[in-house]
Amino acid sequence: MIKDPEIFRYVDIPNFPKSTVRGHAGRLVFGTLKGKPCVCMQGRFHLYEGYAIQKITLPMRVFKLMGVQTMIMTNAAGGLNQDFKVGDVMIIKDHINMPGFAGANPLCGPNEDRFGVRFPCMSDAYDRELRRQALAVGAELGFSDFLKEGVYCVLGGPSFETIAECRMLHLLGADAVGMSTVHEVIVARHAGMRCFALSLISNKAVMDYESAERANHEEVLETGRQRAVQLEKLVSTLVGRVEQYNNHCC
Ligand SMILES: O=P(O)(O)O[C@@H]1C[C@H](O)[C@@H](CO)O1
Ligand SMILES: Nc1nc2[nH]cnc2c(=O)[nH]1
Repeated sequence: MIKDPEIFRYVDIPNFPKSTVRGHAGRLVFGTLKGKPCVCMQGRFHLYEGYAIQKITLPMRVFKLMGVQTMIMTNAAGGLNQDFKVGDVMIIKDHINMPGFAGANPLCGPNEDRFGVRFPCMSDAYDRELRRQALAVGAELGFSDFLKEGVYCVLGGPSFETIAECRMLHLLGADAVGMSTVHEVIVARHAGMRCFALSLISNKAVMDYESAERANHEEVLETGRQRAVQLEKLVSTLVGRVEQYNNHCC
């Protein structure tokens, strides 16, 4: 997918965290996608790996310093919205930062004024124009049947949710639940980068005490393999249409 790739392993980059999750290659790939210069993370970092929240989000500041303007993220998530099916792709329109309620926010500590303000706004965290373009691209590609929009809730993991937790998150207005993305979006938005994110609904959150279904990482990986081609097509077509973005207002 990336043309003329230059690949760096995380383990070879000083102070960079290392990927510990099965399915996350742990490499930075530089190159071009549809003629646009880009850098891709093959594997991101999570609270459950034991990293400090500031370490998880360090790549966002590295990217900002490199001149990256737009962040596109993907994740796997459990579907809470009862209209969602396994294999659906949800464009994230907003998030619920559950660890943030308990004080785990990547911007805690002294503010880094060279990146952004002390109290950044999050009501426009997920760029409206990119979401609109993604829906249009999805329709052109014939993906409308499985392309949805919704609210992503992040938890710390690594345990999947209990039935009572899933019911609570659903009542709170979350459409999908996962263990990543939000911390990075907060740091990227703080630094004035534009964000777009997709959740692959890799499993249905279990809401019923009679259900025999059990969340498991194998199902998450398998759904990822099954939707990989369409996700690549959606993201690369969108990237091809992304215009220069300069946000000087942070
Ligand atoms: O794409 P991410 O890493 O958010 O995927 C979720 C969270 C865990 O890494 C994994 C659990 O199966 O899926
Ligand atoms: N927290 C959480 N993360 C996930 N990642 C993929 N599926 C799930 C899920 O059901 N819950």
